Amino acid sequence: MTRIGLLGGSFNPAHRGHRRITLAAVRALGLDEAWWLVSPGNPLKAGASDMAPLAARLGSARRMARHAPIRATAIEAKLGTRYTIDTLRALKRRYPANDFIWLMGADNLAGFHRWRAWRAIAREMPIAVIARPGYDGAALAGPAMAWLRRFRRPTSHAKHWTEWSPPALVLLRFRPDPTSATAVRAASPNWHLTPTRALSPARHTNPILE
Ligand SMILES: Nc1ncnc2c1ncn2[C@@H]1O[C@H](COP(=O)(O)OP(=O)(O)OP(=O)(O)O)[C@@H](O)[C@H]1O
Ligand SMILES: O=C(O)c1ccc[n+]([C@@H]2O[C@H](COP(=O)([O-])O)[C@@H](O)[C@H]2O)c1
Repeated sequence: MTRIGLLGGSFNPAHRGHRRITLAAVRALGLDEAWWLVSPGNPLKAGASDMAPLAARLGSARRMARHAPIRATAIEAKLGTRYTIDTLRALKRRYPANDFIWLMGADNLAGFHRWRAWRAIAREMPIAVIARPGYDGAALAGPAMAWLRRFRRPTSHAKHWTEWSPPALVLLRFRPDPTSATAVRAASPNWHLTPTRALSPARHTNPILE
């Protein structure tokens, strides 16, 4: 079985924080690869006026993933899924030889109880939550954690996640990275209009993943 970590996100744009936390998670969880699922549109951010087109966000993710065991994909657009619960079920059906773990930053855990069928998401695969400056308190005190904490596994066992039957949650803490796409956009509101950035060529050839 191939061990894959899934990091879903808007990647508006991808930044070095994504790369750093992903590489740290690859090491901590003993992953073969991480897949970045560049969202066609976060259901909770529908209508966000500063959301760049998917092609530009995917291009930024591909560049940020270069020379790393990270695949930047628009697989949700290919699968026709937008809600994470549907994506995870579709990926498990399509890739039965992979073990999957869902990765997310602490800010996502803080709002996880607003996601569609969030408890069902936790029943699909283990979850690894990565500490993020400014969000850890809200994440640990939030409604989702109130339910998830009973399924918590020790961080020292993180490499054994394929032996866990979900729900299973592990909290990972790496060197804190304060980078955010919000800050990148504030500094470069037109980042997606730079032609070379939006038109970066694909590195992979798998038609599903790309
Ligand atoms: N610096 C970081 N530390 C920990 N997790 C992060 C960090 N940056 C992003 N993530 C996580 O990566 C995933 C995708 O993040 P996303 O594309 O929304 O970037 P973002 O910086 O959070 O964007 P925005 O500022 O627009 O909300 C989410 O699970 C998020 O929690
Ligand atoms: O399925 C849901 O209800 C849901 C609600 C909010 C966010 N998500 C997913 O959470 C991931 C992180 O989104 P974002 O915009 O915070 O980067 C991304 O994969 C979204 O599709 C999913």
